[in-house]
Amino acid sequence: MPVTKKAGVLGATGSVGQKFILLLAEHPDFELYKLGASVRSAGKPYAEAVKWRQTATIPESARQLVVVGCKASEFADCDVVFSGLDSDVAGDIEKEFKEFGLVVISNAKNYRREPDVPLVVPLVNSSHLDVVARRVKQARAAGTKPGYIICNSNCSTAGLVVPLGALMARFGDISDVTVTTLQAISGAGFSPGVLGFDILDNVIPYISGEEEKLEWETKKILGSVAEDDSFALRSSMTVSAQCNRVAVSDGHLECVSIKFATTNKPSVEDVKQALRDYICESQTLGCPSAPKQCIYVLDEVDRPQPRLDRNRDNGYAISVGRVREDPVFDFKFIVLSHNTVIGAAGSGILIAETLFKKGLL
Ligand SMILES: NC(=O)C1=CN([C@@H]2O[C@H](COP(=O)(O)OP(=O)(O)OC[C@H]3O[C@@H](n4cnc5c(N)ncnc54)[C@H](OP(=O)(O)O)[C@@H]3O)[C@@H](O)[C@H]2O)C=CC1
Ligand SMILES: N[C@@H](CC(=O)OP(=O)(O)O)C(=O)O
Repeated sequence: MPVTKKAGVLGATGSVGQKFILLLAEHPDFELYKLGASVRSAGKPYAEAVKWRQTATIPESARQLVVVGCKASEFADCDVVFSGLDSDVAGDIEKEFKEFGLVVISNAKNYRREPDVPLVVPLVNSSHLDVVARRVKQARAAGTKPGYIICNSNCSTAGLVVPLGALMARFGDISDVTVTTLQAISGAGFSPGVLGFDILDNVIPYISGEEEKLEWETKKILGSVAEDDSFALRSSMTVSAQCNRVAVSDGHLECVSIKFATTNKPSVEDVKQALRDYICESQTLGCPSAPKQCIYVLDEVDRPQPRLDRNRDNGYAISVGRVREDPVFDFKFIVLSHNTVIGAAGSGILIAETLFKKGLL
């Protein structure tokens, strides 16, 4: 009988939470065990508590689970807890879970900047999880439960850092990045979310805190792990972001320009090949949710497009198109990622799969 781990989901009724439920429903390594949300939902069977907005139906394994409040004691039997909590409440709740000795993989922004918290996009910096390995081994040697938090990135950051990481692996440092995003409304969540009246026939050129996240998180994710297991920002890279909300349901599109530090510039074909060739650790480990290909380079002149390309490899892959020379920088291209899969719930699950494959859960 294969070993499975008990999984809890916090914020189970939200935009990200619903994606966790879908992606965990038939998972070979994880069993949906506990679902947490607010007092508005607690005490009800999940199917009654949730306003389900996914095209797939509610998985049978979730329908009758009774939603509980987000108290650590309710989740004591969980091997891993995925958090899709609203950032207004995630701070205190996730701290309680960590202090209770639980493993929390969080989509909320609250702990991303903590110097001892890994900020991980599993397609590009799973090496940052080595810090967790050391802590788990120490805790096991001491006979204690290793409570800790691992953070996912902001969803737009996730789409950006994968091609950047792939190109840096092949051609060395990137010194300058500009990115302009066109972000789907599911990124704003369901409560309250983006009002139809505001977004219909419109583009909103502002998403609170988003540009600062992209400009800072990118440098932590592409940065290094210091001797004392703290995370150092990549100080040699400058990122400039402009973020917009557009009338798309799912899928963040990003217009990216980059400048390499090297004076020995690659060709457009070299750049495209490096993106196609890129392989990440979750693929080599054989993680069940790993994309078949991390980055798909599309040759059509008008791709990627959110509605057509966001579900590539079940939303775990990144699509890149329009790779071409940039007269101001070196190259520019378009990136598309599924904001609630690889940009959120999917990344959390892939992190957990990586930890599981390494015997760390
Ligand atoms: N949407 C996206 O693409 C991405 C979102 N994120 C982040 O993930 C988190 C969740 O986002 P999203 O799913 O969009 O948000 P939603 O607003 O859709 O969902 C919020 C969830 O938090 C729960 N919640 C709210 N208040 C409380 C409380 N006091 N106690 C317990 N649970 C509570 C809600 O439960 P209830 O239904 O009972 O109110 C709901 O399940 C946020 O931090 C967001 O910034 C990160 C990456 C991408
Ligand atoms: N802010 C993103 C969603 C997200 O990633 O949020 P956060 O960085 O707070 O986890 C959006 O609105 O599309």
